Amino acid sequence: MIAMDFSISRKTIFALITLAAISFYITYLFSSCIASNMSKGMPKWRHNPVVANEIPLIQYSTSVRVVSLLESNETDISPKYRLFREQGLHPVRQLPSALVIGVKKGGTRALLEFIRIHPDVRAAGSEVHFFDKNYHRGFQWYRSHMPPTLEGQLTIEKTPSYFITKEAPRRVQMMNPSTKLLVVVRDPVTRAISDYTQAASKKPEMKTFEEMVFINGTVGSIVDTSWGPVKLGLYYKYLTRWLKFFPLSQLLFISGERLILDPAIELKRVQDFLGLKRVVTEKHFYFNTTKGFPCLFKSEGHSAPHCLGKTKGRNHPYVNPVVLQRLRDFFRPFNMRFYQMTGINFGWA
Ligand SMILES: Nc1ncnc2c1ncn2[C@@H]1O[C@H](COP(=O)(O)OS(=O)(=O)O)[C@@H](OP(=O)(O)O)[C@H]1O
Repeated sequence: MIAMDFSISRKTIFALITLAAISFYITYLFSSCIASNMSKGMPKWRHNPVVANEIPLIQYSTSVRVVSLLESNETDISPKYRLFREQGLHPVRQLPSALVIGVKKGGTRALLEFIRIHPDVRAAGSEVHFFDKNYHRGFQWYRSHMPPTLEGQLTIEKTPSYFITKEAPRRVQMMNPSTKLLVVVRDPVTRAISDYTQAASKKPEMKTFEEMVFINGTVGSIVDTSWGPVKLGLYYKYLTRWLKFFPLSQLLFISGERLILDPAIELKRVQDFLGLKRVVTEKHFYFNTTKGFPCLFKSEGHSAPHCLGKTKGRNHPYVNPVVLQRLRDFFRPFNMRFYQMTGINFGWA
């Protein structure tokens, strides 16, 4: 009886030990699985020295997609930059060190699209209008509108109205007195017609160019210098303001005409001025005979050949040759003054 009792209790103990071992093993498997999943979901963070808008960034490396302040506008980050980040390189938004300040309808978009082919140049896509309309928003706001750049890359922005904005020279100087300034200039007569064509495309009932360019709308009478398309062509006047804040050597004047006829030559000057290697050359351009303008074989956003958009290179309306001559005569003395100030004869008739 005693022996039988002993044999039952041994079996029971054995069964209990086996059960305990199995349950311990299952518990271990289960908890280690939970722990591993939890750790995947939890951010392991390290301090990143990079600052965006003066806020130090915490760089997360988790399976969860964490969007940092720097990456707030994911849409303007190209796949190339996503790749850089994946490789541990951290592009940062910087205030521009070069600005295309004008002139309206001079060819500013063409210049920006051409120079941004350069691998060391990053450009804000659209006009930011910081130094004219958005100055009250502050430099943090301005910087948040710049593209992320890697070390050694130059940030550039173009807003053609800066050239004629009274406060812009002082404001740009306050941002950075060594900002490089690019000005694309074009024959003020053609520029005026281009400006008018753009305005008329938005307002079909607009009077003719000939009616608008003279006071009282009488052909041959006094040129209306208060009319925007005319006023903006008095380049010497606006340049005088900029030269109060910047030495001439900090400005580069690009011929809008040459930018169409021979973009590579103008781009060579631009790259030298910006201290860049001459990467953008004639091999990047082809002349599209249908459009009548140089176009690009490829750029960052396009792998196929492409031209600027429909709003660039519009057909101009016919303008009475008498009016054209009258306008040329009007602009001539002002152009001469501008040539003297810049030391460049742009060859406008
Ligand atoms: N490659 C190329 N393709 C198309 N257009 C070209 C090019 N190069 C210079 N241009 C000339 O640029 C003129 C528009 O100037 P902007 O870009 O400065 O205009 S804007 O002020 O930004 O609206 C535009 O003026 P319009 O011809 O009146 O449309 C063009 O003459």
